[in-house]
Amino acid sequence: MTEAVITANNITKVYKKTAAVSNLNLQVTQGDIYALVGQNGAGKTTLLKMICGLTPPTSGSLELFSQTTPHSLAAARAHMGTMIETPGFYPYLSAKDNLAYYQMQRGSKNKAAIGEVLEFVGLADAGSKKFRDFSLGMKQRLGLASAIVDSPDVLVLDEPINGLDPMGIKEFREIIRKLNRERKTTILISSHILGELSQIATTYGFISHGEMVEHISAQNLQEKCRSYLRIDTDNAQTAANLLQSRCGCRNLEIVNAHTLHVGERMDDAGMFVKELVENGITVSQVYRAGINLEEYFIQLIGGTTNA
Ligand SMILES: Nc1ncnc2c1ncn2[C@@H]1O[C@H](COP(=O)(O)OP(=O)(O)OP(=O)(O)O)[C@@H](O)[C@H]1O
Repeated sequence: MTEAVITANNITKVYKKTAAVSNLNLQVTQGDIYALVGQNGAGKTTLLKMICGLTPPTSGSLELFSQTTPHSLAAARAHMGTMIETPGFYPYLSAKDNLAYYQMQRGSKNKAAIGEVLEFVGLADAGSKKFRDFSLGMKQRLGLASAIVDSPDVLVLDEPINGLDPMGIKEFREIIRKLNRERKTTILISSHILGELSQIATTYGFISHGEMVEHISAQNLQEKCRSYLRIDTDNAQTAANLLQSRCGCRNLEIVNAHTLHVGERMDDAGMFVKELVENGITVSQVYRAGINLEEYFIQLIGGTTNA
């Protein structure tokens, strides 16, 4: 059975009169790479801060590793690594010394982990370099290194990809995937750019105006966003039979008496039409349909967005 490691029940955060997060429910299960996606100002950071204990909820409750009391939640957070907003490092200290200082603050003594983690995030050669001389991408990697140096069971990352170039984004994704695969780390990661997380997420939570609009598995989302060929004919059933027997199509859906969807080999549309027409089927129109992930999200939140 999959175990919930983070659960938020009707959690709300009101800043003065602004509700940054409203009655939001969230569940992250063990082994997930959970992508929290929402436009700027949607409430992602506020939600993650509440989960990490950086700001208290106005109402609602949290459960971390099945713990719910303030004391046990604090203990549970010792098993979490976090990277929220710009990680604070000392500019005149080297990467290694910054990590050692970070470990000291947490009461962790595993010095050997520093070298390992720098290697893991691709900073093996930069351990002695001062933080002030780091590029943005290196800073983000060091932020990730500090979050994982004590081998957390859960990692919470707020917009870690912000400001990285395409190569940096790709490498960051690889590190996340590797952590999840090799260390079995559960990951909760936010972004306002859906496409950045679409290659790694196992589950999505779409958040808008502080509310959870949809919680959906990557598989179901892929299913909803798949593209297909729509064929309008005088007889969808016969057309489906023909495409199956003569063209070997398997992924066919008869939508109604006149409409057929073909969910495969879209580049063979011309050949499909030829086959149908030669066998006496009238084809009134054929076109590629379906929406991509970005369009899906925009439709979901009902507006324009950069997510
Ligand atoms: N400390 C604060 N005091 C007052 N309002 C705040 C505070 N922090 C956040 N807000 C407001 O709460 C709302 C949600 O902000 P939040 O930073 O959680 O969104 P976000 O989804 O992380 O946005 P972004 O992608 O731009 O970082 C915004 O309207 C923001 O102005």
